[in-house]
This record gives sequence, structure tokens and C-alpha cells, in this order.
Amino acid sequence: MTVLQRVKSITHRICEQSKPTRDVYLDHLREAASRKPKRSALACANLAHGFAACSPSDKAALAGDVVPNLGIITSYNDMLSAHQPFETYPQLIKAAAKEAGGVAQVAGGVPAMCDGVTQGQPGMELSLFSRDVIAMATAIGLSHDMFDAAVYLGVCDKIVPGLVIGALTFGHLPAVFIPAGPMTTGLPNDEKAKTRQLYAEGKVGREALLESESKSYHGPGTCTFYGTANSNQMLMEIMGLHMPGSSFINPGTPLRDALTREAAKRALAITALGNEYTPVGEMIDERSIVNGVVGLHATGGSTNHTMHLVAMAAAAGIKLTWQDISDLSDVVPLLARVYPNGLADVNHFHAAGGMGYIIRELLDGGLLHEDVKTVWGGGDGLRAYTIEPKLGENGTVVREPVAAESADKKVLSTCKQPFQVTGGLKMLKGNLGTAVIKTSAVKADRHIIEAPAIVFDSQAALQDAFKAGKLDRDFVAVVRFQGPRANGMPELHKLTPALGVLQDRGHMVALVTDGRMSGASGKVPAAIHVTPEALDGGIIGKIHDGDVVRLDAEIGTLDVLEDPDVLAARPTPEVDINHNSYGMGRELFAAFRNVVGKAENGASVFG
Ligand SMILES: O=C(O)C(=O)C[C@H](O)[C@H](O)COP(=O)(O)O
Ligand code: SF4
Repeated sequence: MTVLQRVKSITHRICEQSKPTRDVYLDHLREAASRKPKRSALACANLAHGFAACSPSDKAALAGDVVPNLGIITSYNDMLSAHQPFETYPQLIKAAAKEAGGVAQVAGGVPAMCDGVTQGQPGMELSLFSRDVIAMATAIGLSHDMFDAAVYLGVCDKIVPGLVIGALTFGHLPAVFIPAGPMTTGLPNDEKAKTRQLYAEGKVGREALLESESKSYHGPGTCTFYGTANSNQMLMEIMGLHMPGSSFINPGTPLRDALTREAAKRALAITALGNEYTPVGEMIDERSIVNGVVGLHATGGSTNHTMHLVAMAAAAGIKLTWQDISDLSDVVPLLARVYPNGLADVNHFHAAGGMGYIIRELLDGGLLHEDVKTVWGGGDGLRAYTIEPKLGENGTVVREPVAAESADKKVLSTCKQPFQVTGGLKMLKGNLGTAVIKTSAVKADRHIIEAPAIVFDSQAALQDAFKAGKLDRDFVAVVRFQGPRANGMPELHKLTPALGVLQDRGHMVALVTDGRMSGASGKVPAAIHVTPEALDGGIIGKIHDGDVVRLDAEIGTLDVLEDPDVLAARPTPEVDINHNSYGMGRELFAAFRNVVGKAENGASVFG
């Protein structure tokens, strides 16, 4: 079977397993698409409220049934360097809409949490739940039913997935995603990581650490490592939700603004009022989802997307499983080396050929569905994205075919000579249940770890043990009661410096947890998202200090090598997790912790 046949076979399987839910979803979408313009279903009083604060010309336009109205869902705030540039986007979008003969209104804002600010802090326990809050907030904005299309302003970790879930819930509306772009390159990410390890060893002080961090994170735009935020940009591009070439253009540049204006105009061109109606819920189908998974593997994207993609697909009635993701990993090569999978950052990635190169290489390698619908339209499907965007005259965007060769073969490779013959993510199975590991960032001699367990009920306990010098040995750190129901499944990325120091000292170390890691986590082998979680009675909760745990990322297994009957007979320990239920707003998320689904089903609160 060729790789294309394999990809098509997996896609067919996804279509089959999705059919019942996808058919219902599409029926609901077509029912919702009944009126055009959408506001014509509103009564006069509703409509008057909807345009009361508009300019006289916009009021006149919206009073009629001809002019399309564009809803803006924005996640602007000053907390995320990646979202700060969105402050000025609504004005840019409204002006572009006017030029295109339409109207644009901010339909609503959504919250956006910075995982960098909350990493290792109590706030991180709200992070995963914030994805579904963002989807709900998106629905609140669009529920005014004033809009014929929407543009979604978002970049970071949980925000884009939440916006996609919201957009697909309003699948009858065309959707264009508008990014803000990466910050310019500062202190290289590997130098930042080295200073963190020196700090963890007490070899440098807080002043040196803060100076290093501030040189790395130094301005507006997305952090430059290839974590979840930049994986989001890759997904929006390869799933056809961005204008071609949008992902990695720096903020505050004329080309960035040109792409934003162009996105607003394109959204207005694909409403039901025109002749290119492109409802996002029909545009995003099983092939688009598979294209997203292929892109994730080929670029070594974030482990968080093993949950977010499952949740996003479900919002369109599509059932994506970890088995599908794992099977695609077996046929998709790793084509990019961007930190933590290498030394380059996303600016280097873009300069080497970026998304246009990746999409072209994967299309030519028979690994992507080419004949998919995109917001760009036209008959070229995804081939239209094998371009490089440039600034044209009068603030327009021109697109040139992407260069034939990678401009930096240490950053972007080919399907014929990939960095790794399989994808960056691997599913693990065994008597601990199922888990995920990011192999693209782990050296080959660390893909198999078998060592005694040391069990922790919090990341702080592990950090304390490290500081007390108790961890200088080969061991598997088992950090449990970090699952969605226990405490919202935080990222445990703060453990990376300590575990990295131990690994650099030559110890064979690994992490096993029912929690998450950051997409920026890297070199230490980590089996994460272990399902079932400890609070659900999972075996991870029954591991004792000294039990031998074996993680094998080569064959995809995760086991505790103890007598199964002994393990099964062990009671789930009584661990006091009450401290997770209050403080920093956690009081407000008890309902989420009670209803949230399993990690392998996307850890969603929507059932
Ligand atoms: O990619 C993801 O999933 C992330 O969550 C990345 C977070 O934003 C990191 O926490 C920020 O990186 P650090 O500065 O190393 O903490
Ligand atoms: S990439 Fe992560 S750390 Fe950077 S702004 Fe986004 S959420 Fe914050």
C-alpha cells in the first residue's frame, strides 16, 4: 500500500466511524443556513438593538437585506505577547469591510490565557478548561445572529482550538482565521533552556534568569518556539482556514496588515449572499482533519493537539481517535526541525520555506488531500497554499510559488530524506492504559527507558526532591492526579529543567503523568495524557516507589512491570486534592472537573 493509499484508507475509516454524527451535524448546519442575510430572521427591535451604535451608513446598510455583515470574534488582551497586536485589528477589518461594500462589527471577545505566564502556577489548572470557555464565549458573540460570516482573531494554545470549536458550532457561517504572527527572533530557545538548567542547579541567580527570559520573550507576537501556539498556525494554514501564507508573518509589518485586510474581504466574499458560499462546517471535513494531523506529524507539533484536534473534529461531527493519529504517524515523515525539535525558531522555519514548502512537499509526497475546500477558494484546493506571500502595490498581497528547495536543509528537509521516517508524535499502549509521547524532540538513545518508579502527587514534590539531591539516579518520575478530573490537567513543563539536568548528568530518566506537557517541552522522554487518569482508578494511581516502569517509544508501549494481579489488587490511594478546588478561580470550575471527558476523547466538557 502506498502512503497515499494508507492516508486514504485511514481517512475512509474516519468517514465511516463519523457517519452517524457527521450526518446529524450537517443536517443541523443546513437548517441554520436557512435565511440570508442571517439578520433577516430578526425582528425589527432585535435588529435596531444590533445596529444602534453603528454609523449612519452602516445602519442604512444593515437595515436592508443586501449587504453582508462580518462578525469579529477577538481574543485581544495585553497578557499574551501573541494577542497584544490584535488591539488594532478591528479598525483595520472594519475599514476593509467598508472598502468591500460590507459591514463589520465586533461580535464579542473571548478570554485568552497565556500558558507562559501561568506555567507552574495555580492558574494553569484553568488552562485546558479555558479552551471550552472560549468556544462558549464565541457562541455567545455569534448568537446575536447578525452575521453572514466571521473572522476569528486568535493565536495561542487553547484559544485557536476554542475558536475552531465555536466556529464549527456555527458551521453555517464562513470562517476565516486571522493570526498576528511571531515575535522577531530574540535569545535562541536552547540558550534560554540552558540558563534555566543552570538556575535549577543553583549556578546562576534570579537576575540572570530573568535577563535571559526577557531577551527570549522580548516583544509583541507569538513566542518563537514550535509549541502549541505555532502548531495552531500550522493547522489553520494546512486546513485552509488562513489566507495562504498568513501563519508566520511578523506583527506590525505592512504585509501583516495587508493579509488582515485581505482576510476580511475574503470572508465577506464567501457568504451566502455571494456565489462562493463556503460554510466552515462543510469546508472542514474528514480530509481537512486528516491534513491537520499529517501536518502535525510532519512538523513535530504540539502534543496538546492529540486532544485539541479530537475536540475540534467532534465539533463538526467527526470522530478522530488516538489510533487514527498513531496510524498516520507511522506513514508521515518528520520534515521540520524547529525548537524543541531542533535549534531553529519559527522565523527561521518561515525563511527556509515555511508552510508553503511543507504543504508542497507533503502534497508531492502524496500525504495530503489536495482536493479540499479552503477559504481561498478557486479550483486549486490546497495547492494554492504552496506559495510565499509578498507585499504588492497599494498594500495588496502577491503570492509567488514557494522555492523548489529548502533554504536551510537543517531546518526543512524532504520526504525522500526526512529527519525521522515517522511523525513527531507516538501513541503508547500498555497496562497503564494509553498515552502520548513527542518523539521528535527526544534523542534516539532515550526512546526506551526502563527504570524504577519514584511517585509524586504534584510537580512541586518532584522539584523539592530534586533540590534535596534525591534524584541523582535512573528513574521514571510518575506524577499522578494531574488528569482533567483531578485538577484540570495542567502542563507540567516546569519539570523540564530539573529532569533535563538529571538527563544531562547521564541518568536514564523519563516522566509518566496523566497531566500534560507544553508543546515546547522537549528532550526528556515524557509519556503524558495517561488515560485512565489516577482519579478514575487508572493503574497510574497504583504505582508504588520502586515498581519498574518501561516506556518504549519505538514500539509504542508503556507498562509497569509488576504482577498484574498485585497491581489490580492495590487500592487507589486516598490523595487529598481538595487544594485544587479553590483559589485562583478554581472554585468556579468544579462543574468542569466533574463532567470533563477523557484525554483521549479530547478532554472536553461538551460530551
Ligand atoms: O506550547 C505550549 O503548549 C505551551 O504551553 C507553551 C507555553 O506557552 C510555555 O509554558 C511557554 O514556554 P516556557 O517559557 O518554556 O514556559
Ligand atoms: S506562545 Fe505561549 S507563552 Fe507565548 S504568548 Fe502564547 S501562550 Fe503565552
